[in-house]
Amino acid sequence: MRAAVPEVPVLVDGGVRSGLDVLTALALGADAVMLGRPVLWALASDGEHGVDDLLGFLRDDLEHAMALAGATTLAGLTPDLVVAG
Ligand SMILES: Cc1cc2nc3c(=O)[nH]c(=O)nc-3n(C[C@H](O)[C@H](O)[C@H](O)COP(=O)(O)O)c2cc1C
Repeated sequence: MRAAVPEVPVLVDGGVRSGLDVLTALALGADAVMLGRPVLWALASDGEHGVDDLLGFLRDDLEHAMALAGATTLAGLTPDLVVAG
């Protein structure tokens, strides 16, 4: 699918909750992920600061997941890192 339409951006939306979710989406070819409810929950709990925290935690979690996967760059996130459970 990704290879068939390389000029079309792929956005993964729905259920993204962790850095591992982001890693999985990017490794399988997404250009970006989107967040819905986590942002609303963070906003409700601590306003702008809560959203800032959320994005920081998610970024740290992604970096941690990348380190565990042996990937040092986003470009290094490739489909072979993902194994179907
Ligand atoms: C309160 C709320 C309202 C939403 N309204 C719309 C909408 O009007 N149109 C739409 O396409 N998606 C709507 N969505 C879906 C979000 O755009 C998004 O696809 C979804 O929340 C992403 O999944 P996530 O919440 O698991 O991160 C809504 C989601 C929430 C939580």
